[in-house]
Amino acid sequence: MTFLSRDSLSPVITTACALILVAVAASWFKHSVKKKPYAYIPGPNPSSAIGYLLDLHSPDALDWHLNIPEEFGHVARLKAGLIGDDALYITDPAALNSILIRQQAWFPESTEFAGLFGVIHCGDGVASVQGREHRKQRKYLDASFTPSRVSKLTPIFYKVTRQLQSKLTAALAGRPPGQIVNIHDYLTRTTLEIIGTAGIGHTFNSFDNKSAAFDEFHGAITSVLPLASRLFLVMPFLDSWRKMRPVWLRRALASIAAVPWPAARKFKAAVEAMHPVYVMLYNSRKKAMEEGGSAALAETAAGGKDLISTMIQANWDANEEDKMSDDVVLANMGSIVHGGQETLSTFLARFLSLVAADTELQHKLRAELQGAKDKKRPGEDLDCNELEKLPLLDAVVREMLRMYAPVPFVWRQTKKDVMVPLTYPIRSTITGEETNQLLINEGTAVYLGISAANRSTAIWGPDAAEFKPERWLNRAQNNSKLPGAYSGMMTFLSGAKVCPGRTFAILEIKLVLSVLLVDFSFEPTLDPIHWNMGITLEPRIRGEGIQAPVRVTAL
Ligand code: HEM
Repeated sequence: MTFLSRDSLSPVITTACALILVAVAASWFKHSVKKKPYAYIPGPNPSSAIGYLLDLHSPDALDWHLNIPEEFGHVARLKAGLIGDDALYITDPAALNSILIRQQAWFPESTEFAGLFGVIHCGDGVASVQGREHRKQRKYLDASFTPSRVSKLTPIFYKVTRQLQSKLTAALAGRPPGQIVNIHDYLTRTTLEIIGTAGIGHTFNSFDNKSAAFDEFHGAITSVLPLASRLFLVMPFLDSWRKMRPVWLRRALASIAAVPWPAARKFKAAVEAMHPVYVMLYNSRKKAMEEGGSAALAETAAGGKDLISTMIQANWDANEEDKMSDDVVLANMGSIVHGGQETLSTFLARFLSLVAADTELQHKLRAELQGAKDKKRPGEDLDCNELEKLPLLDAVVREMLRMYAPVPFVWRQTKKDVMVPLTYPIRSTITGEETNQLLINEGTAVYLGISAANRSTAIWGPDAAEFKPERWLNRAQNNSKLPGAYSGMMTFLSGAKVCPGRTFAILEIKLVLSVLLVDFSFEPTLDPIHWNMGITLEPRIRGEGIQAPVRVTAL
């Protein structure tokens, strides 16, 4: 056997290093001379050699997003770094209409998000599929979320909100007014318990401080998306990874990746904590159906009125070829719980921290709610129609949803070259000429700026960045041009992927507020809350983690 001597080693290493350098340089050269189809479109300069990705996903990125239409226009080029390709950031109403509705077949969810939600929900639910399969699954979801079905959930919403009220009252009892409370903690318990009971017919005992079931599930569901946003470098590979066969190889790869990476390890543990709960619930529903048919669901928690029981029953009654498989139903249980939890807890926390700082608005809302309650018999609650018709509450909720959309952007991938029309022409940075259509090339990553479109001054007027609920009191003023399914804002998106839970969400928001604003008053604390960007927004006090403190007094 021959061995390399010290002297012979150094030319080998030198040659290897030289070859690596040549390969890197060739890849960089290929990248730099590659056609840049969006070079004429204005856009922000990336803050690092990695390109736009770090700026887009940074926890402090909200202002970066909001600034894009104001500074660069409603189509902006996001410049790639040393590797990767340029992307587009779109807030243009006509382009959004084309991407989300008219030509939506060519703009599926990005592989990154489809893969991420496929991993989180352990299967191909609505968040991970497209085309026919997506339409088939949405039929079941949409049928569970009709306004009439959601209105039947009102008593469950009240039951949970009363638990919140008792818990908060007990925490304040015997203490001076204006106690500092982390309202986000109370609200995550409330939203999880509402989506648990009304969504999947299951209680997490969320207001019991000793509930291990709550601690485990709550810890998992509230951490999984913030953890996922730290894994964005591996997101492009998640979809291929989850489809990898044999399964043992997939599992082995996940274990290897998790060892040196704490965020990946915690992410894996969170997914593994949630899935068994869905399996247990689904199996118990299936067993009930097998033993007693559809009628047996009425004996389960929530009297069979919860969303998932409705969906399981419809699936049970469907023709064989229209049925969803067990894995798909399980993945959709995850989609519903996830969709209904974090979006609403952070939104409600933001609402209360805003009215805490605006005493006049808080008084007016309380007076409107008290006035409506005074017309009811003692102990009788406002029903969903009465809650819907309170003009000030409605205007404030709409304005909050416009200004503070809980999901700040979504991410699409282009499947073929597509031409889309523009409401606001692009002025070329090269020729100065204007164009009112945009060719989006196959494979382009397209970011749809929900928060940025909702605050564009071109769309909403010069006061777009101001919180003005009165803009909703005169609906005629709101011809936003945006294709948003709710009041012309993009908060719940539109088209095939429009949020199916929007009626549920608005009822829950109004109902929880109708109880809290009448029974408690809120004032701000001195600690500024920082709203961190992830896939959703989360409230943080610097150095103290996720929380939204407010001063609370029982009335
Ligand atoms: C203020 C509260 C909410 C906001 C702002 C919101 C927003 C959104 C947005 C923007 C999407 C589209 C995501 C994408 O295409 O990538 C979405 C999808 C979804 N939402 Fe919501 N949502 C809210 C509440 C809810 C609730 C309460 C539920 C369930 C009870 C829910 C269930 C879902 C589901 C299942 C999807 C996936 C739909 C699909 O892929 O076809 N959401 N939501």
